[in-house]
Amino acid sequence: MKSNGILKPFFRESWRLYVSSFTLHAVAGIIFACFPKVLGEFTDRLQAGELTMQDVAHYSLLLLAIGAGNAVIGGYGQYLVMYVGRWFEFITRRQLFAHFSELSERFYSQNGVGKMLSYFMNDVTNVRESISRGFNQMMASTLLLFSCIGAMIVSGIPLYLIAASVCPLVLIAWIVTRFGPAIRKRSLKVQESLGAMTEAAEEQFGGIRVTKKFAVERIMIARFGIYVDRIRDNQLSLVRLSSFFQALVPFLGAMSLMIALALGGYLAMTGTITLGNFVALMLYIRLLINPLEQIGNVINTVQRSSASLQRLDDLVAVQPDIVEAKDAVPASLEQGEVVIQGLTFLYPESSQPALREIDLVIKPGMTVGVVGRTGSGKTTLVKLLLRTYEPPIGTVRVGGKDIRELTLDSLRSQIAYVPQDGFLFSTTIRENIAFPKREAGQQEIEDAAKQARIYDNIIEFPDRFETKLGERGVTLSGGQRQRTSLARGLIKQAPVMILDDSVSAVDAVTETGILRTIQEERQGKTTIIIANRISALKHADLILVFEGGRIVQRGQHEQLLAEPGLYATLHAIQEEGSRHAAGH
Ligand SMILES: Nc1ncnc2c1ncn2[C@@H]1O[C@H](COP(=O)(O)OP(=O)(O)OP(=O)(O)O)[C@@H](O)[C@H]1O
Repeated sequence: MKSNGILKPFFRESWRLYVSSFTLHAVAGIIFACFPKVLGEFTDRLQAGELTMQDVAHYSLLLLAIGAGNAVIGGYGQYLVMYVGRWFEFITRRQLFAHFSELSERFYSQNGVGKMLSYFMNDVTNVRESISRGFNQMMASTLLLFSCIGAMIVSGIPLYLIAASVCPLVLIAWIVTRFGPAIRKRSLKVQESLGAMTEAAEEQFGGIRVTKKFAVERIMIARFGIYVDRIRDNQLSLVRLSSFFQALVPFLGAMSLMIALALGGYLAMTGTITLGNFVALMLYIRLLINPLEQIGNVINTVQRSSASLQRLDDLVAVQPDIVEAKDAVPASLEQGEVVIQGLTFLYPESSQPALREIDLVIKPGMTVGVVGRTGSGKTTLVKLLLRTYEPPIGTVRVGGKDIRELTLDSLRSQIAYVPQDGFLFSTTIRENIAFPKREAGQQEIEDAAKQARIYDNIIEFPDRFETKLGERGVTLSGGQRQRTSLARGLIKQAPVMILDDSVSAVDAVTETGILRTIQEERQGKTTIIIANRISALKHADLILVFEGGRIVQRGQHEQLLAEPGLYATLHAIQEEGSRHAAGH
């Protein structure tokens, strides 16, 4: 699938508005271009002594009509394009977010929140500037330019005089080709450094508590200063170039004025043109300076925006790593068993496999315990079951079908995954718990909270389930956060539930209570419990011991205790620890 970028589909939708705006600007330009012609005519008649008071009133009204006509028609044309710009921002941000949500875990782990924010804020705004204000100014200026040249010809100003006066303007084309690419390149650098700063800011704001506890504020301020300095350097380099470029355009306008004055003045003195023609010519050239300046600005803006557009186009062209097969079928985890065969998995950026030759059958309704040293591949196995990473073809089968042939939605909606650090949103506790099941009633939410042993904590808050979490609400403790996230998993009542170290921050007694309730509630459903404490797994139907990406031991608690190996060692250490603690 080839991406069409951001602008093509947008212009396909909005071209009618652009055409309407163009027409309105053209009419406004033509009206405004009559202004010097009227003044020129007035001057000639004044000089000839033909003017009556009635004529003066007539000319005044004519000028008023020109001003008002230009303002109303041009103003409406401007409104249309500004409206298109806001519309662009709206649909592009939605499009980016939808695209962003489609991408895979690998993309999120490589691109921080800050970087994403800079796409959504700076880049979208930059492009909008070009396609609304920039387009507007360019259109108004160009049309005024041509209207003025047309009106000069109609006014009877000799062609050679017009050509000589406007020829410095031709140089603009040369300037654009000369400076454009350099401005664009420097803008790209500015955007990249802004992205890097937002990324750093996001991380440092997030980690401010750690920074303070370690008293390393100075180091962090200095580190952040590097990003800010980089922006300043890049911005100054851009500003130097664009200011020079912008200054050149009015200079060319002044050259035009000078030629018009010298040549036009000479021709008026020798009687080749009338005084009215001379006045009109000077006014026309003066009238052209503003649009010219604006064209210079716009070209500058367009160069900056094209750097942002390139970034946005690159972003929408990123393809998700995990794509649903065209003929994908819904998963059935309720009855289907999960069969893993010869699964060896290597992360794309890694040189060492995270999982090696895993063979495993999980029958529906089983409780599987998983234990192993940190980094031994336990979470990786879960990521492959959820297909946030792609397992090699034929290695993971669900209900007889390769996991890669199943629809992503059906697979993920049938698995309730509760990670160790379940992210909670800045909304109410109720909404956080009912996150996977929006239609859940109060009773269901309370039941889930009770099963996760968080109910008693929630009802102690004045607003109970309506208590807001996050920035403008209460801050939960690590254990409370884990249990709220567990309640969110439980409410899903999915055929498969995976607890990935989900209750590690609660005390052993609460943990045992929670796991007992879960086992009772989930009779007949599959539950996979990854834990460090043997006590959390010992009732499992099958316990897997991971080491270095392999399953090195498997069986039930008693059986594993009887054989020498990591399981018995872990058990002995933990037993020793709890005896020691009890002894105190
Ligand atoms: N996104 C990733 N890209 C590259 N390597 C990764 C990625 N995620 C994990 N790894 C590596 O894969 C290996 C297994 O990691 P995994 O998270 O599965 O371990 P784990 O057993 O769940 O550990 P823990 O108990 O600490 O959660 C580790 O060596 C880890 O560094």
